[in-house]
Amino acid sequence: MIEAVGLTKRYGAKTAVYNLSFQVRPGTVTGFLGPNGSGKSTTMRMILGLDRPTAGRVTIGGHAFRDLPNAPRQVGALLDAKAVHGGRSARNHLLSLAQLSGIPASRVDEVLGVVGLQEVAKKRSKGFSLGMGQRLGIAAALLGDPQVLLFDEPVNGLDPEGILWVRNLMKMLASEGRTVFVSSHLMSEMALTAEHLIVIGRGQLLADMSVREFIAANSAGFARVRTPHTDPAQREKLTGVLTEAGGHVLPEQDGALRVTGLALPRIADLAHEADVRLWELAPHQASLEEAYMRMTQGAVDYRSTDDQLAGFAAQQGADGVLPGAQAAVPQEAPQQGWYAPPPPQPGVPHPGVPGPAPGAPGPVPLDQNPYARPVPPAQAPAPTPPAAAPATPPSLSKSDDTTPEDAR
Ligand SMILES: Nc1ncnc2c1ncn2[C@@H]1O[C@H](COP(=O)(O)OP(=O)(O)OP(=O)(O)O)[C@@H](O)[C@H]1O
Repeated sequence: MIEAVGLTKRYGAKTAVYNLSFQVRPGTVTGFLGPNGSGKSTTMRMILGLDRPTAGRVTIGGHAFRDLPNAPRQVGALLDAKAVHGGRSARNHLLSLAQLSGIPASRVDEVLGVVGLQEVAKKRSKGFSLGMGQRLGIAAALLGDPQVLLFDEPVNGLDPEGILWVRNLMKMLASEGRTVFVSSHLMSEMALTAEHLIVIGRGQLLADMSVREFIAANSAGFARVRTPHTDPAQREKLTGVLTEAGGHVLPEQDGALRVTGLALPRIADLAHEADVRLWELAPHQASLEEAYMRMTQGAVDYRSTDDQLAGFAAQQGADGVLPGAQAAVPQEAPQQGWYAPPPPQPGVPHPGVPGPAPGAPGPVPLDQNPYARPVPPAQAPAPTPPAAAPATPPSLSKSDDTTPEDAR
């Protein structure tokens, strides 16, 4: 089991991870989600002893990574698939890792087979595609047959067959009782792979719950109702009836109606009583992506905007702006989904966030929280983070493999 308690990491003035407490349990795939720059890789590096926490601690099976005897036999990780000596063949890369950890060479050939790289085992890895590099990184993680596995974006660059393979591999590893912690931005894939989720935003815990609970907690149920498109009057009639009965009805883009506030049987009865035919009446199943977007919308640092060509147009229009062109407006305010519940507010605990772990610092007062912003968020400048902790040593980056180059 991986356990983080009050984990915090500051890089100078930048707080990458703040007061993070969670557990990653064996026997299940735990997804690690969060927007770009939310601190996932930093957290994984701290778990692996590659970065030292500014505060708090993280342990694997009760020990800090550095205190684990023969750690590569107990913990395997894919952090950066490019962190490979490109002049080395795939096999020699794995062999050098194996030799460092007392792993027999026969295991190298086993894992090359597991990841499907036997054919290119003697090729230099600098010629590998993104997906082949990922497979090599996964092979390295599996080398010591570890009980605890961390994967940072393992399906990055993989083709559909590779994605399916990784999904099944993760599930198989978990079914063998291993601890599998995997980060990804591919929500559809996470929904199929993970059972449990840890979601962070701006370095802080947003949710720690099962995928099912996460979707339920972050999406509002509604019914999709469709009347025959050949008779628009039926749609209008039904809208009136449902609204009168206390329902909230909004049109969908495809002509259906989105109804909240009324149970499905009630909608059916009301339609029947009003003599309106229904072509569709279905509960809406929110996807993990929808739920994730809802939960993290207030914690996104890097949000794209529409390219409205305002600057481009200004160069061309006689009065600075072409007809129809608008100045690009930064989307600072969180997007409000009209069907969704209100987004989580800073300082207000989300139902998915458990209480502090034993030994963890208590709730952080808003005025001490570097991320706390007055409500509504994003409309006032963020308070200055606390001063950098000078005690933090320089970041330990993944060290280069320094064993002598194998003869080819
Ligand atoms: N060595 C470092 N020095 C300074 N800042 C860093 C360092 N490593 C990470 N950061 C900062 O910490 C924050 C968290 O970065 P991190 O890479 O952990 O996020 P992430 O969730 O993994 O992002 P992504 O999904 O884009 O990979 C970012 O703002 C990043 O710029």
